[in-house]
Amino acid sequence: MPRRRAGRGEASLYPRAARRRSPARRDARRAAGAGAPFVTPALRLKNLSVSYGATPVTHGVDIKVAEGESFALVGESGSGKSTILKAVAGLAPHWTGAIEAFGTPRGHGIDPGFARVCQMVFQDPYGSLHPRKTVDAALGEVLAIHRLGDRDGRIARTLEAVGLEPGFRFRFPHQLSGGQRQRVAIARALIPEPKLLLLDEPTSALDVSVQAGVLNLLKRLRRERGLTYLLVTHNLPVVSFLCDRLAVMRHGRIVETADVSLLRQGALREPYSRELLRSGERTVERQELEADP
Ligand SMILES: Nc1ncnc2c1ncn2[C@@H]1O[C@H](COP(=O)(O)OP(=O)(O)OP(=O)(O)O)[C@@H](O)[C@H]1O
Repeated sequence: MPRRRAGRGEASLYPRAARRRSPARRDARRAAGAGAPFVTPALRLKNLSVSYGATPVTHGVDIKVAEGESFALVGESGSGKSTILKAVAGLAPHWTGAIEAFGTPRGHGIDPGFARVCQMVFQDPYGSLHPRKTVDAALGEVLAIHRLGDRDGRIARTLEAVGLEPGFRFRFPHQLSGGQRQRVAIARALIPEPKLLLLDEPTSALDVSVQAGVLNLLKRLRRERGLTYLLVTHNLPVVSFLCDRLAVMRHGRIVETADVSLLRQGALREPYSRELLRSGERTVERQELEADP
C-alpha cells in the first residue's frame, strides 16, 4: 500500500496544497508518476460509484491524477464522464467510494475547503454565468464566498490572466462573445487560486474559430500556475494537445488508462478505445494550437 508523506495530516492539507511548488520539484513529482509511492496525488478517486436517485451511472472508478498533470476522460455519450466531475465538485451527492484532493477526502455535502482547491469550468458559458450579474459581480461573489480580500486587485489580475482587458469588468454576459464568456468562466474558477481544475468540455460550446484561443489559454495557465486538470471531452485532438494521460470510459466504467503518446500513435490497447479513436471528432485545427514551449 502506498505510504503517505510524513506531515500531510488532514488538518494542514489545504494550506500545503495551495503552496506554489518550484517547477523543478513539480517535474520531479511528475516524473515519479501518478502511481509512485510517497507522492500524494492531486486527485484520487477510489472505487467511485455515482448514482442519480436509484439509477447507478458509474461503477467502481479508480483514478489517480498527479499534481501538475492533465488527465482526460473520454468515451461515448452517457458513459458517465461528466457525472464523475460533478461528484468531485459536489454536484452529484449520491456516491460511494472515496474522493480525495491532495490526500484529504471530501464529504458528500458542501465542502468549502475542497472548493478552495478544486474548481470547475462548465461546458456552456451561456448557462453558467448569471445574465444579470456583471463580470465584476460574478468574480466578487466567489471572493466573498471564500472570504478573500484585495477584491479590486484580485479581479484585475485574474482578468488579465485570462486575456481580458480591464474594460470587460463591468460588462454583463450578453455584452460578451462566447469566447469572452468562457474566459470569464475560467476567471471565476481561477480567482480563489485553486490547484485543481475540473474542465467539462470547456470549448465544445464555442465557435471553432475561438476554441483554439481558449485551449491555448488553458495550456498557458496550467504551465504558469502548476495547475492540475481533470478534463472531459469528446475531442481527441484536444486530449492530445492539453493532456498527459487519458481514461477511456464505457457504460460507467474505465476500460483503459493510457499515456497520451499512445493516443497520438493510434496505439491504444482496448478494441473499444481503438474504435473511439477511429471515430474521433476533429473539430480544432491543429495549426491554430500553440506548440509546447
Ligand atoms: N442530473 C441527472 N439526473 C439523472 N440522470 C442524469 C443526470 N445527469 C446525467 N444523468 C444521466 O447519467 C448518465 C451519464 O451522464 P453523463 O452526463 O455523466 O455522461 P457523459 O459521458 O458526460 O455524456 P456526454 O459525453 O454526452 O456529456 C446519462 O444516462 C445521463 O442521462
